[in-house]
Amino acid sequence: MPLVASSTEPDGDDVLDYLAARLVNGKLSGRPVEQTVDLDRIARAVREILIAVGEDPDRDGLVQTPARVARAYAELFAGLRVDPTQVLTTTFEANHEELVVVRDIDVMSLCEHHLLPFRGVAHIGYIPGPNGRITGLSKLARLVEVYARRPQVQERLTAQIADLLMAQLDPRGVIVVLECEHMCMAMRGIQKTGAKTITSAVRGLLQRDAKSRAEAMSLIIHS
Ligand SMILES: Nc1nc2c(ncn2[C@@H]2O[C@H](COP(=O)(O)OP(=O)(O)OP(=O)(O)O)[C@@H](O)[C@H]2O)c(=O)[nH]1
Ligand SMILES: [Zn+2]
Repeated sequence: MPLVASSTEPDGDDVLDYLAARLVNGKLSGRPVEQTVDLDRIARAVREILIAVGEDPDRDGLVQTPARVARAYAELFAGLRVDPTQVLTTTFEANHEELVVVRDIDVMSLCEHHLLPFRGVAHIGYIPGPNGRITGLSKLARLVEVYARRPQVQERLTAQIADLLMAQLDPRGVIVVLECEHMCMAMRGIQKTGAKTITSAVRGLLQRDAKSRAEAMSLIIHS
């Protein structure tokens, strides 16, 4: 299998297509070709980094490292290859007009400033629209994955999830809360472990109506 994602769309069995397709129920969506991950280029850059930090990239333990890191980045940034609007294509008629909350969805992403991980949980709540349509619960977790597998800041990740839900599900309201620890604050720099960053994005009725928002928050934030 060639390591470089070519300038044409990769073949169906290409590893990068496979990773992207996994995020969207096995289906691939159209996205600009220039967003393909160039594995050879990443590998060359990693080799340069190893040399720059004073390592010998040709020693036994490191010889495969540039190619490994390239494959790892292909996974970690697979969300760049996915059109998030393809995630919520399955909705159901349920005539449910009350709050739906999915708590504690695992989140792992890379901060765009240091390319170091931040991880934690996402809580997503929405009140279905007048049409009463709901989405499959797993689709909420898939949406988190698509946006998390990109260079991110926690605030944008939170807002992107909320905005896509509003645009596609047409609900009465949406609330998204993320609680994450950033390795760039723990492993380097200020070196504070355990600090949690909490971000929220509230839209529609949940933004306008304090009582509804408080009810949603009480379901989301509990010890
Ligand atoms: N708002 C926000 N900031 C983030 C996120 N991830 C990392 N950061 C911060 O991005 C900032 C980048 O600050 P800079 O001063 O440009 O970089 P730096 O010198 O490496 O900063 P220090 O981490 O303070 O050493 C840091 O304060 C990080 O804590 C995020 O998701 N949201
Ligand atoms: Zn960072």
